[in-house]
Amino acid sequence: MAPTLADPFNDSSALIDFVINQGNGVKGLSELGLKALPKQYVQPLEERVCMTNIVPQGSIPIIDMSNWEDPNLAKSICDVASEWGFFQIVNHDVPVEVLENVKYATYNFFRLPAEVKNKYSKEHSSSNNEALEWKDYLSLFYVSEEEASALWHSICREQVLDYMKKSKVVIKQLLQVLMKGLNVNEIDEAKESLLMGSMRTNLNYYPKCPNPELTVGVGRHSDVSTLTILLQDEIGGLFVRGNKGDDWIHVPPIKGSLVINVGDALQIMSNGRYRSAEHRVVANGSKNRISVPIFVNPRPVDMIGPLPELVANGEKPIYKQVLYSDYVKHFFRKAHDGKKTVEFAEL
Ligand SMILES: O=C(O)CCC(=O)C(=O)O
Ligand SMILES: [Fe+2]
Repeated sequence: MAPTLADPFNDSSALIDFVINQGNGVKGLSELGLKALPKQYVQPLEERVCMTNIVPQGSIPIIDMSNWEDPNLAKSICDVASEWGFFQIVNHDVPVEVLENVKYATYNFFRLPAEVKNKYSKEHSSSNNEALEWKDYLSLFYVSEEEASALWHSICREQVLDYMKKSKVVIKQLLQVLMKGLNVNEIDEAKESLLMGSMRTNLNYYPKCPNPELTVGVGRHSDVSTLTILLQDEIGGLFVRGNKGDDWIHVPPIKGSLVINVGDALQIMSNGRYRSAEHRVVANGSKNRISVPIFVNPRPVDMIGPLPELVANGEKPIYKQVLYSDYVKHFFRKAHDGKKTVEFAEL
């Protein structure tokens, strides 16, 4: 039962109980039709998205993958990964139906009754002591098909597995090109495992919000991944910090495209040659939005640091070797705070 007082969530324990313990999520809050955003979601002024910092005509690069072996294409991918760390790809080999299916599966999962969703999603949006994010998500860590069959809900299992499987082809193409750009010409089994030894897919649901200007869907952060592949729907709202500092650039939805971003692990392994870009998602006052990122990661037990090939070439390492699971723990220890996490690995 939803609380019915005038300010039903003045008491934070009532809010936590409704959103988390009962499994209603932020979507449940949104569907109560509240006139005002519960105070727990009001972000400090400096974390709200200020429209004056948005570059109206700005756009992140779009890369056509039809001819991915073309050396010019390889060069653009490496340049964009160094300058921006963020781009969209079109004409990749992931079929549009696979993308559509995983989007429907995401809507379907979040439409399930609260008590069912609660059994499958144990993680909740991060808080920075002061404010929660206006988002629900389901995180699916891939171990094996068997484990997915046992642990993932059947409403989205096949669709997510298919999306991951088909995306792996393009992930390998991109990593191959990016490694070549560092003069790492051979990706043996050990290197492949270091670059993409574990994968996690999140189903993100951003419900429509009574006061979108006061909160965020996701606060400023860079991903801890090697690469992130992200599918977004047609609503929009993802912003990337431009390569020159304080401006934010919208990532417009393009049907059939995938958004690619460099994560901190690749920034560290490339000794800073590729950069992970800060990004965030605004809340929306009139529409629900979904996105489905695949985080391509090292394995938790891997040590990450500048690749030995770079150091052997005489490059001075700017990062130390860190255990990947420690890096991830460090990221989750605090709320989203832009690109600060990477300092953990600096020498
Ligand atoms: O929803 C989006 O567009 C981005 C989500 C994101 O940045 C993340 O889940 O790490
Ligand atoms: Fe992200």
